[in-house]
Amino acid sequence: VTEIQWWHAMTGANNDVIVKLANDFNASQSDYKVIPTYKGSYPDTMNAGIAAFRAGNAPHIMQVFEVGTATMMAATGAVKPVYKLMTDAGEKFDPKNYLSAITGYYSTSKGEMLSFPFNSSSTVMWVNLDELKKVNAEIPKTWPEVFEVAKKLHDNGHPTCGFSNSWVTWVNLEQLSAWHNVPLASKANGLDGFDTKLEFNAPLQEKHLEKLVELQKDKTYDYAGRTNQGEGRFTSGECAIYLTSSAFFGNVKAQAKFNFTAAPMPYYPDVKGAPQNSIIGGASLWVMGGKSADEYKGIAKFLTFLSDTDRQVYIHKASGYLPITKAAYEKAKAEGFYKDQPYLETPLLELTNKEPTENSRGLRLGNMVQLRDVWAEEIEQALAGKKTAKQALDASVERGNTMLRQFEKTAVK
Ligand SMILES: O=P(O)(O)OC[C@H](O)CO
Repeated sequence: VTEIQWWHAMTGANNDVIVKLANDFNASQSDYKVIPTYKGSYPDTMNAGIAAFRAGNAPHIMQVFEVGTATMMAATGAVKPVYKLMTDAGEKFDPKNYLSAITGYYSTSKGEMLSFPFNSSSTVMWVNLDELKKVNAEIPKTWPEVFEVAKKLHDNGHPTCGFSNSWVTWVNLEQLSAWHNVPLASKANGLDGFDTKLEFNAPLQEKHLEKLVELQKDKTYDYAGRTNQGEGRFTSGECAIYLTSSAFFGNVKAQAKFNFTAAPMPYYPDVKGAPQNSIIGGASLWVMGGKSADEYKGIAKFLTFLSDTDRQVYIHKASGYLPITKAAYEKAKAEGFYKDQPYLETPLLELTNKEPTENSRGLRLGNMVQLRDVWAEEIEQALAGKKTAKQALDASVERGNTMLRQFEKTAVK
């Protein structure tokens, strides 16, 4: 048996999905064995993979979050592009079968798919319906409505958290910008070239951060960390409004002892044309370079196995990640799945709400993992009252641009 090492960052219900997929694949044939290994958070998994590659013992498949894409794309030689892997292995593969909002993110401008879009998500607003009912509130649609409902929640049984979010920069900078059709960075947020400059120290983002800073003072808003470590605060009932990935679904379903839904991200009604469309999150699978033809054959078979329509529908229903193929989305619709659980369609409706613009196709910034840390550090300073929102965003942009120029020098040939 040829072993295929698969490093990933999934926990809880989503880890169960990974284990089941590997077991089912292993049971379906006897030539290959996929071995999944949890390597920590997305940033940790990516760092572990890069270190292993440098030491000459990279895994076969690495799950890399969407913001690691530019770094992986620039690492030619370290990776085996998926479109090439499939052709070399003689596996049937048509990129047109996949949803373009997703594949665009992981393909070259020529449409060559570089990584396999395994688990894509978008940001949604998770709502504890029982708690909203207690304060007589409707599901808020706009940010001013969120602030109002959060104040009520805070004053009526939620003193430590009116609302919160995971992935602080994803929600409050990256998605916020796309959803309001304003740039995070020039050159279509980096999709049109690595010579991009950050531009998010602008009125919308500044107004939003100022509001969070103000509401943090009495915990009407309460910060919950850089990655998804704070999500338990929603399922425990502490925070009744919580913005994070649609892929929080599996854990919500398993743990929440209350009625819930996932509503679209709120928007500022004074921004003309808002809401625009959201961008994807989640991760894709990168196949590492330097493996044998037999190993590549097994990996290609595994990617075909993952693309199967019923399997895609299963992943979607179990995790809240998007169905990545058109056929799987159609099948979920035809089964009437969204009639019972309309909130699982929310991220798809957000992604396709309007035709994407330069500001809302996605983003591709080098050193993005490090950029996110810098931006989060600055936002944390603002929330702690050590800087104004404007100072924090100006510093995020300035420090970030320096890092982008470093990336351009070292990683782009
Ligand atoms: O929780 P996920 O997997 O949907 O990922 C959320 C963010 O996109 C991570 O960058």
